[in-house]
Amino acid sequence: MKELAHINKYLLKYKYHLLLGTIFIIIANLFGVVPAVVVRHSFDLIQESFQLYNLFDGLPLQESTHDTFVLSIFVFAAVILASALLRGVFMFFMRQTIIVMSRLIEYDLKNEVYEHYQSLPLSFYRKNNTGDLMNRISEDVSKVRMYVGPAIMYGINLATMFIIVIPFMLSINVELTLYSLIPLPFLSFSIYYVNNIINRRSEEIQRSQSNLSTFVQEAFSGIRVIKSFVREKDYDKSFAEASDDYKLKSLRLAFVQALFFPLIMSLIGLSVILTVYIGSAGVLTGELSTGNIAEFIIYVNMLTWPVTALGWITSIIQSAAASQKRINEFLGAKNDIVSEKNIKKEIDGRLVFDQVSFTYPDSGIQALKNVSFDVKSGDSIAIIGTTGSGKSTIANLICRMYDATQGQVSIDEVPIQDLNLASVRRSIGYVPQDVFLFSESIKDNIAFGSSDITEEQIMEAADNADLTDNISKFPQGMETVLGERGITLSGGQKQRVSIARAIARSPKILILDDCLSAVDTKTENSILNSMKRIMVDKTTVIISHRVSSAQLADKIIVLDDGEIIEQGSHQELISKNGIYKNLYEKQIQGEESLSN
Ligand SMILES: Nc1ncnc2c1ncn2[C@@H]1O[C@H](COP(=O)(O)OP(=O)(O)OP(=O)(O)O)[C@@H](O)[C@H]1O
Repeated sequence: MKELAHINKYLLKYKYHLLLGTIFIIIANLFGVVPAVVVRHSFDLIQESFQLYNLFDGLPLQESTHDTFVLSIFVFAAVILASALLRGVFMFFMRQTIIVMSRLIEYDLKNEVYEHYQSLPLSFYRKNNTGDLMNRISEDVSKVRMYVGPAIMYGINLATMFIIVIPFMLSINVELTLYSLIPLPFLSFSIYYVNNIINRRSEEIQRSQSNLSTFVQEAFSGIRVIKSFVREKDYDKSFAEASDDYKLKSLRLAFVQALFFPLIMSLIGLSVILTVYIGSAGVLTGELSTGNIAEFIIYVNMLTWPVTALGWITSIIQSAAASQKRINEFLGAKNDIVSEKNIKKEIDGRLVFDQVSFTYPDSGIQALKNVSFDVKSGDSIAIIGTTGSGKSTIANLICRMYDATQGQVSIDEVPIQDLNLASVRRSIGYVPQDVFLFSESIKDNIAFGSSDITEEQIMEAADNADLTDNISKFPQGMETVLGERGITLSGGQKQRVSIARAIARSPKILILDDCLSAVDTKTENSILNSMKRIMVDKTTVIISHRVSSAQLADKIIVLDDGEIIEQGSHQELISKNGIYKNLYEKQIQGEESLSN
């Protein structure tokens, strides 16, 4: 339960909502008691009036007894009606304060979790899957809201109702009070028990539902593969199995839910029977009036809902505590990519790797071994190598997605970990290997990384990325929306939008991670020509499999299994007659045979 202490700061923030809500609950409950007292008086009045009416039979007083009786009943009815109305009004205020408070806390907590997610390093996202991240910010936060909303509201309601109603009952008759309250603890315990079963089964359904959605989502994303491999029937079968599981779990839940209301009604009925039975005995001995029995039935009815809620509240609090525990686990995750010295400076772009080694923390794979190179500001370096040789890892270290395990990465001769993280990342234009574009217009995607970019700069970036011709063919041009709501770009088009996005912000360091792999050689040449111009005042890191991209750079390093095995300019490496030359010849031959 201590996990929920995290929410106390929010309860403190909204203390006035809570305080007002409590006052409204108390007032609403007081108006709930008034009709019970009035009903007792009405019952007693009816009995007495009948006796008087019969006593004055044939006398003029009989008429006035009748008139007084009618007037009193009318007044009583008006009081009951007014109390019910006022109770309703204050219950409305109660919800408007406490339930509104819970929604405000839900909003704050969601923002807190999301803000924390954003601050966490890439390694956190590798360790935890997206579904889990989403669940904690939606499902779990909703469960915590149930605690700060309904659970607190009905908890206060229960306490104030008992404090107000029980003294009234005891003041009338202690024995009748005890008997009529006997079934209530059983009611509360049964609700708690049944509710726990309902919660458990609902969670099973949720898991089954999320399996089903993941299955369907993957099937739709991979529909091209499914169709081309003719696997539709197998997928139908797997879907039917997953769906069957969901159906069985739903039926199991429906069974318990069906038990819920009959159980409550029978226990409430038992309370009423006991009240009438014991009360009637009291009436016979003259200790109680019939009005007292009617009044008690109302009290018992008033107490049953809060008592029922007690079981429900307990299970809400339990599941809120479990959810908050999960949320706290993520809120407790620390960002180890921080800058102690936090030096804020204009980045010029000199890039030095000094004996850098790096092992991925989650997989334990050593991706770089003693890598050293030095790129002067405004110069370019190409990194070429086989698959898995560590090329993208170098890009990750320059963007400070991770810190080197050994050795030192520095920018402008300052260790990267001493520089302000945002100013490092702001000075970098990164074109990642796996292109990700947002479901927005092409224009917004290009402008993504730059807050005050002009239309001309967007167009220039699109031009330099060789996009303009393609875009002009789309009916909405730059306003064309991408993704699920819009059109699907080809692999090469996506890569070029991603290049335009990186160059649009005029970065000091430009990293192109294998970003021309999906374009043909003609487009590659055209982009590379523009690149020569763009690269003039930028430090450029070109990561590629293709020598055609690499030869553009002032310096080339060849990586193999995380180690530099060759380095130099294009000419130097060709004259070395080593691996680079070998690669160069193979690729040139490949291109020639393609063009023949
Ligand atoms: N986030 C990660 N977590 C754990 N291991 C990783 C991660 N990213 C890469 N690796 C591992 O590190 C090694 C180097 O990967 P890297 O992506 O740097 O290679 P690469 O040269 O860019 O390959 P490619 O040309 O195929 O993109 C690989 O063995 C890879 O499995």
